[in-house]
Amino acid sequence: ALEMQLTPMLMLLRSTLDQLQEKDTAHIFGQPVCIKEVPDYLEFISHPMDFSTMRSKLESHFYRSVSDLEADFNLMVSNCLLYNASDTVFHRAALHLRDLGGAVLRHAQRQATNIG
Ligand SMILES: CCOC(=O)c1ccc2c(c1)NC(=O)[C@@H](C)N2
Repeated sequence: ALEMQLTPMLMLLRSTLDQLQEKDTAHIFGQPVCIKEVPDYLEFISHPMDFSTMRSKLESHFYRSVSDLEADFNLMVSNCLLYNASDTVFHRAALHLRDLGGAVLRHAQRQATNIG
């Protein structure tokens, strides 16, 4: 039945999101960028993204594939690379997360093909 087919994908997406967030050891991607702390952020970034928002979207069934999750992960990394100068800790952390996340996502994509 459909619900049986959807459940494995939800489980895979949760596991993948957990693995991606584990790579954020500085915990700078866990919550939306605070506009009170960074008042000009939305002048540069039109679509903010963070792991807590991704988790809400996942549980609301916005993601139907690993690619859907990957798109928001890439958006989150790209926002950080765009807003933060290249000589900042934030920019360097985004480059590192992009590299570590790529391996996680490639493995998840292979597992997704085994689901059906
Ligand atoms: C309490 C002050 O926090 C921040 O200024 C801050 C906190 C977290 C941030 C961030 C800024 N900028 C970013 O681009 C994303 C990746 N993370």
